[in-house]
Amino acid sequence: MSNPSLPTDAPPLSGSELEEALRAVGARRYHNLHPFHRLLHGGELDRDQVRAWALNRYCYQAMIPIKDAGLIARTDDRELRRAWLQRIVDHDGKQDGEGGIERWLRLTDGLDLPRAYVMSMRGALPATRFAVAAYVHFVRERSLLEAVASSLTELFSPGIISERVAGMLANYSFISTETLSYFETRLSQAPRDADFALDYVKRHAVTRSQQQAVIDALSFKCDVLWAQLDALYFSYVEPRFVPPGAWSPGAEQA
Ligand SMILES: O=C(O)c1cc(C(=O)O)c2c(n1)C(=O)C(=O)c1cc(C(=O)O)[nH]c1-2
Repeated sequence: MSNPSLPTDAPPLSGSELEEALRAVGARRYHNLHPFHRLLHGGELDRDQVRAWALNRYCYQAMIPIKDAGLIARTDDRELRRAWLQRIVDHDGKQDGEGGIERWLRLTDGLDLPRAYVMSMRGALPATRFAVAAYVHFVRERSLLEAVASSLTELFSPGIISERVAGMLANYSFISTETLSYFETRLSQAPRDADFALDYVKRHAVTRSQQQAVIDALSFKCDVLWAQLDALYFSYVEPRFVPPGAWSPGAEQA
């Protein structure tokens, strides 16, 4: 279902009305609602299905700093660049052994997926790669306001991350606090990033059409996240049809 469009002759929303409209998008479309997440958090997946999730999601992690660099390259706003640069540092770290991507690789290490295989992205599902690439292109090509707004899914991520960490630790013997350390850091980084982006969007989306554009950008981003889980579900849960070339257990050894 698409978002109800704001009527063309309506006056612009106030900042708090715009925030409410954005939160309503998350309530209907965020990937916490996807059945794959329900299985993942509820302990209903086997180890190979969890491995498939971690392997695919690496692609998202790896592309986030590339999309953030794309945004930085486009803006002459020094404050925006400075805030956004912190996101790149958070993911890449300042030196070897630091940063979110490294912490994600500790999760894939803990699941016995060789780093070189994970980082090559050879085993990723085609739909994962396409969804992630669509996000990078969106941020490069749409207005800066839409680019910032597309990050606003992070308004909703602390809820799902808390649910995921608790659920996975409780339900999977092969998951530990150490292997999930990525998410601990995100619990403080995501609200900081989302607060900045929300404030930016409220200040800059002042016309009705700009406000509609940011609502649509957030919907698009929800679709980026949702499509990745659809692909995981189809390939590894039901009907378990793995596309040619994508990972199946043992392929990482080949
Ligand atoms: O675990 C999650 O469910 C989740 C969701 C999201 C999101 O909502 O986009 C991000 C992350 N994690 C995340 O770890 C992350 O670094 C991140 C960056 C961004 C972004 O759009 O810039 N979203 C997310």
